[in-house]
Amino acid sequence: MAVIEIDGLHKRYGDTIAVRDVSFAVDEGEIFGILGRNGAGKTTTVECLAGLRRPDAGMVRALGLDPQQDRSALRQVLGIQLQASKIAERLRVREALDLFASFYDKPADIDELLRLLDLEEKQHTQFRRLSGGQQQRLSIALALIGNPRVAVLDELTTGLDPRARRDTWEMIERVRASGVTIVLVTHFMAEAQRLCDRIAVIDAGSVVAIDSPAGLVARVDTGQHLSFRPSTRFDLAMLTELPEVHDAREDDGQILVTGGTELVQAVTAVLARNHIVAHELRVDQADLDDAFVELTGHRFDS
Ligand SMILES: Nc1ncnc2c1ncn2[C@@H]1O[C@H](COP(=O)(O)OP(=O)(O)OP(=O)(O)O)[C@@H](O)[C@H]1O
Repeated sequence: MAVIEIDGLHKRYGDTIAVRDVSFAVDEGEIFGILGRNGAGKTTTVECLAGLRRPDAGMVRALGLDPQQDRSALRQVLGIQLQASKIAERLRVREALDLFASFYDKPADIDELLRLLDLEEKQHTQFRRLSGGQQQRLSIALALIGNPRVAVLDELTTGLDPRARRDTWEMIERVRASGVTIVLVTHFMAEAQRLCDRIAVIDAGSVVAIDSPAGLVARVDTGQHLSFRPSTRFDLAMLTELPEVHDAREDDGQILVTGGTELVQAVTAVLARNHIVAHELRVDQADLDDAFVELTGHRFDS
């Protein structure tokens, strides 16, 4: 069942078209990624979804509610953690949660939330004394304080070190396991790949593809690429006559082979039969980065 439906959304700021004809639906229980470079229109899209911006055209529904008409009802069921959300520096973790809980009819249990986001030990610490990762986790907790059915998280790991980023990803998986549908705005490939069930790739205000991470990669998958240094020289025909091999060449003592899905097995078998050892063997496959380049026509530069 779709909990979010966006159809033909348009939004411009003066001469800048931030979002053009964006459509997608998010199913209950999924982690849905909105992936794009800086300025692609991701934040504008989720701001329209949360009722913070009025669309110029298009239909937006969250849990059946119109974000413009039913704003206060929507606030009770949709939690949003926005990029710029700033919490008063001296507010302690528990005080912030108490304060935000007072805005909701049926707030979440604060102790449970502290446990879920691993903030129990920090509950009496002021916001300014938290690490970047802890501040980020508090802002996720605040997005969840109203017990929402859907949480929108915008650039949640920007500025975090790799360890804190991985910890935050684990938290998000726990939040989903607790039954919350998550819309995740990100410009990190690894984050989208690791967390999302499906991803809408947005470029210059438009959706260019919607699919699972594996589905996006499969669209550009050109087969496997293999490279190795052979223990002895050999005739490349040994490889090129294999049906699995599309191309094989030598470059400065290194053999580069491309081919279909059974490439590795076929090549290693023929090498073994001929008593050739493959040193520095590497296998490369297309990843989300390649898919992004193919879909948008440019590198992911941010
Ligand atoms: N309040 C505003 N006034 C004018 N232009 C804006 C405003 N907000 C965003 N824009 C422009 O609209 C476009 C889309 O911006 P948006 O913030 O939605 O993109 P984004 O994908 O979320 O990027 P980022 O990750 O950098 O926030 C950009 O060209 C941006 O400069």
